Amino acid sequence: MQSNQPIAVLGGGSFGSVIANMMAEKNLPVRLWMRDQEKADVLNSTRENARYLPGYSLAPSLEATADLAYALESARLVFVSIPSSAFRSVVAEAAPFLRDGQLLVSTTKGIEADTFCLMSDILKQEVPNAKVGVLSGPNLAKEIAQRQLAATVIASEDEEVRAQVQALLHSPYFRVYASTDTYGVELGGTLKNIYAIAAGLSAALGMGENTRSMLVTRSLAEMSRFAVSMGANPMTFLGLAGVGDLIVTCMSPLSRNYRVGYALGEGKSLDEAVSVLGEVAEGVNTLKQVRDKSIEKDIYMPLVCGLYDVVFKGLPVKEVARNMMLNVQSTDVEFVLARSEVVS
Ligand SMILES: NC(=O)C1=CN([C@@H]2O[C@H](COP(=O)(O)OP(=O)(O)OC[C@H]3O[C@@H](n4cnc5c(N)ncnc54)[C@H](O)[C@@H]3O)[C@@H](O)[C@H]2O)C=CC1
Ligand SMILES: O=C(CO)COP(=O)(O)O
Repeated sequence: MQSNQPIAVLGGGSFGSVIANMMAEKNLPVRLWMRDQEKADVLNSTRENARYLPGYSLAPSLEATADLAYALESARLVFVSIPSSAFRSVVAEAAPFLRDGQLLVSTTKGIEADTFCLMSDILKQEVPNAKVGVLSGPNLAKEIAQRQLAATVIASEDEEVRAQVQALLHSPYFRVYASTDTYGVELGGTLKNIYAIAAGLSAALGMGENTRSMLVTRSLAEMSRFAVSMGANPMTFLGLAGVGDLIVTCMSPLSRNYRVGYALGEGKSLDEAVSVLGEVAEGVNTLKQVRDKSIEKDIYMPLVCGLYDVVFKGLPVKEVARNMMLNVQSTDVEFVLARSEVVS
């Protein structure tokens, strides 16, 4: 792999732009693919992605383009930062331009509707000979754009993918940890969006810090229970891509999922909340997919089911919360205990 080979980033939203620019700041040649050539031209001439990251200067070696073949030509590594709803169609469009053994990394924290595929599954299905990885962690794009200190995880079974991403993204303000647990890392980043909606909702309703702490901690328990039932390793959730990302998205109004929840708590409809946001909030679709899966597999997920009732059936949040509080009381951290240690 040569250092003058370009790196491609597919998706010109906030995260695609910030990931692309972190590498361009290191003088690496980066091609940022977006759908619209006019918008790409504006970005190239103003050196700013004004819609998503106003005031954030793009380094000279970042080039935006709407030409997918050009973006992918001789690409050393390709990051895919496209919302889950369009992820498969974009990857299928890109596939003819990718070589055998291409390094492909998803940054998307979502689940495909109906198939329950995570994005790495889609990469493997659409580009069968690729080497696939997943980037996930507490990484609010707007904070990274301010060069606030942060860390992430690159998960891949492939050593080359892990090493390349660590080398490409590491900087004085960004640390990149490695993991071989792609499924756990990807599942953590995806599931936490659901609970960020719940956290935003409870904040808008004026619930206190004890409530928030209970919500975040029991969210981790519920995520872990789901992971165990799906055959994932819940220990991965103790890291940046699990509890790390859960904390940041449940605490920060910069999280779009939190903001959707907050807007719902203020009395807006789901459609209003999503359209006011104007950016992707993956948690809305993830909530639907995970609630259906929990019923199919008989996994106890009171937070997911309660939130589903509020978001999609319009049940009053206070009534749902009250019912949850009256549920049968369980043992703490039951998802890691032996059956004999679970006391109720
Ligand atoms: N923004 C953030 O702080 C972070 C976002 N992520 C993940 O990154 C993924 C992408 O999110 P953002 O960049 O933040 O979203 P965004 O809402 O800022 O931008 C989405 C971008 O995708 C483009 N897009 C949508 N459909 C497309 C299609 N069919 N073809 C080509 N482009 C299309 C849009 O034009 C837009 O540029 C999400 O799944 C999110 O979970 C991950 C970490 C942090
Ligand atoms: O995943 C994120 C931070 O790690 C971004 O969260 P939102 O998509 O809710 O903005």
